[in-house]
Amino acid sequence: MNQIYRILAINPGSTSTKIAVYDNEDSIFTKTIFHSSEIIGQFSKIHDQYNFRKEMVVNTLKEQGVDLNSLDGVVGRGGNMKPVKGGTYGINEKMIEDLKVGVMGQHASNLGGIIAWEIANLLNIPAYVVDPVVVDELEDLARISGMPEIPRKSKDHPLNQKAVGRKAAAELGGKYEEYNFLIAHLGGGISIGVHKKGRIIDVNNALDGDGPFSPERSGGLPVGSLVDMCFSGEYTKQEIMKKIVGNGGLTAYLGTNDGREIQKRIKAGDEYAKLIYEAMAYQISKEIGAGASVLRGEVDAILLTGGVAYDDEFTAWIKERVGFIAPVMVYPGEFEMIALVQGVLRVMNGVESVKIYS
Ligand SMILES: Nc1ncnc2c1ncn2[C@@H]1O[C@H](COP(=O)(O)OP(=O)(O)O)[C@@H](O)[C@H]1O
Ligand SMILES: CCCC(=O)OP(=O)(O)O
Repeated sequence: MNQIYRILAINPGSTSTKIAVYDNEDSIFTKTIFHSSEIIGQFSKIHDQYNFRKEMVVNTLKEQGVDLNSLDGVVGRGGNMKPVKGGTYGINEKMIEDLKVGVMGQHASNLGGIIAWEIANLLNIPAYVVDPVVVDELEDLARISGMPEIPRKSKDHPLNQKAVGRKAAAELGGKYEEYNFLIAHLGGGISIGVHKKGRIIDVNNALDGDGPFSPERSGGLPVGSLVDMCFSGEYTKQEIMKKIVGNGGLTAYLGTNDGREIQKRIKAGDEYAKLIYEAMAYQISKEIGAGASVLRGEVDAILLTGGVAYDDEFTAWIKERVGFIAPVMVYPGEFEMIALVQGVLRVMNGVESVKIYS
């Protein structure tokens, strides 16, 4: 009989913390705790959220009656460590140092690896991250920005994009590596990945002001005006950064990062909310159109996923604009928790070797 491994998965996102325990691929529980703009806005640095997020994990395990000692491994969503190839990485001291500093930037996912490591160390069990946000498979052409000092970087949602790519491929009767997909993850951050035969060869940097605006980020901005703002003397660097990530996008225009709240306002006749929300769909559609040109039009399907993809009216706006490129398939929510667990199981069952972060 196959051994059963009990795995705790921890996934801190910009607008939520997701916690799950699996016995092999069977979910014991999955819990999503949403965080409003006001709550998240109270923290000036990502690391300041450490206790807030860790207590949520520990309390949820208690509430669900899961004994910590029954766990065989812990996996966290990997954050802004150095760029790596996709795969499952054992967490080590070096990774923790890099996640704490945020060598590639600040994002809630940095805490995923750190919390996983702390809990695993207490229990003397292994800790991993799988397909962290900095997985880098970009082609050289995609790295050129127009200013040599600022190369384009890959910071996005590879864990969910690849999981959804595998799902769509199975539905189409083949393997992820056989298709060309444009995959839009519509979460707190928004990324549109160009997946060519199983590699993300281009993607907007969802964290550093690149691509569409999102529920909590400004996305790409006219740089001249941004430079003027930076040198106006009115803002500190930290304040400007917060306007780009955290208090940007829907939060800046509408005071909320929650698509469901915006749906309600639109239903109640709020025309301004509709304009802003539709503008987000418009920018996402433009980015998908750009991705189609990267693939020279050879697109098998466009996949929409992430929390905002639950909203049928929102996905209809996108379908209307990009449906001429390829069929649009919608996968609301995310498949990150099972993808994290599957990454660990592949290593524990010897199907794949664990990668070493250095
Ligand atoms: N039913 C829904 N309709 C519209 N937006 C939704 C819905 N459910 C979740 N969202 C939005 O999706 C975003 C969160 O998506 P998610 O993929 O969970 O991202 P994150 O990892 O950043 O927490 C939030 O802006 C949330 O308000
Ligand atoms: C580093 C980009 C990943 C991202 O934006 O994730 P969330 O949407 O979960 O914040």
